[in-house]
Amino acid sequence: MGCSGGRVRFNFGKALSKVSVFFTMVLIFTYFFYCLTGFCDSAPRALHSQHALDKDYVILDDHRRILDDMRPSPRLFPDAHSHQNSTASADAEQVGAQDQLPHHTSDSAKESTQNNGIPVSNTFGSKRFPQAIIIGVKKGGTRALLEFLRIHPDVRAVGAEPHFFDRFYDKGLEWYRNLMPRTLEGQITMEKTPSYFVTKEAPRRVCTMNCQTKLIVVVRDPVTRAVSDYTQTLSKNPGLPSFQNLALKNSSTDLIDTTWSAVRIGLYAKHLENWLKHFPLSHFLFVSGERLVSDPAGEMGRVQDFLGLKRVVSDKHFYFNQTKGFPCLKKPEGSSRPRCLGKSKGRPHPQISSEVLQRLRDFYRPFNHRFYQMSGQDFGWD
Ligand SMILES: Nc1ncnc2c1ncn2[C@@H]1O[C@H](COP(=O)(O)OS(=O)(=O)O)[C@@H](OP(=O)(O)O)[C@H]1O
Repeated sequence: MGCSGGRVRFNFGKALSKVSVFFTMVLIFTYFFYCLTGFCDSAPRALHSQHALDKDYVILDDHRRILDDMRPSPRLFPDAHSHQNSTASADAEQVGAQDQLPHHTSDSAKESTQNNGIPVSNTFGSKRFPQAIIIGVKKGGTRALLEFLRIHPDVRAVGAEPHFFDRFYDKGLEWYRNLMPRTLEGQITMEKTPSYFVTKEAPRRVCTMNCQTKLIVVVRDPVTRAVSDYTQTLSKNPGLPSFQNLALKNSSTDLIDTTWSAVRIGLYAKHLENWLKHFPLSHFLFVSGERLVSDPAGEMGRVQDFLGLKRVVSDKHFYFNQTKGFPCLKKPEGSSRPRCLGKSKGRPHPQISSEVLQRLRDFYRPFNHRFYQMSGQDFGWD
């Protein structure tokens, strides 16, 4: 009896150690599986505190990429917002039925349909530094360009503006790389941050990452650009002084105040000069902001050629939305929704006196001509 009881105790102990080995193995396998599917990556987190610094800066979460710019505005897509803002229906008749966006219950649902409606898993491929960056210019049409490019199956892009080479450079290159979406072999990683173009240190920093980076600059008539910039600031700060007061040093002398950023950003030749110290001209593509509106397919053809991509994005992807006054994306195959940029794009501009606009036009003329020479393109702004 005693002997058999001892044997039972002995077997129980052995079984116990086998079970613990088994569970340890299960834990190890689970961990490896978890890592293999990409969840071990230390994705950057401290982004919410950055929002307080700049309300323009939207969260760096690719799943939420549509929220800011491609989110249908209540004006254009009243149905999509009815649960948030019942007054939005007031403008409902302004748009045709094709503009209505069906509800998506979650941001990941948006992500799952972002690539021509084909579900995209974000756990394959690897995070690479961008091979191409839209570096400017603010209010040039950079969001439209990025969203048009995202239709391309070989382009993956960060939705929000990372601001790495201007604001967050001290976070380090690994932080930056971690912001990037995963790409498969043959796909291009992209981001857009329009303020890079006017940031003194940005060219050297981008070159430190990779001197082969392709650089895209969307340029727009600097006068209209300045008004667009002012309109955006005014929408956030209704007490802003008039455009005229900000643009002119002193209304009587008619001197342009080049310290005002809305004016300074438009000195394209000056900013390009800084970039050309680090990159040859062949690394740049200058996209006309005006043609991006009047002929989006034509301009997208040039962009795809420059990026070495097959011309996939073409005129069959666009339609002109009369209400919005801009080209929008047609219902991509397999997806149920046409897409226009949100209400922060294409805002009506305030009326500015023609004398002030003319004064600005005269001021920019020599800079524009210099820019045409440097870029080898005449944008026809004057
Ligand atoms: N398809 C389409 N839909 C809407 N808007 C379009 C489009 N294409 C170009 N644009 C022009 O883009 C201007 C905003 O430029 P950005 O996207 O570069 O602005 S930002 O710097 O990111 O804030 C925006 O400027 P505003 O009209 O002054 O709002 C538009 O004129």
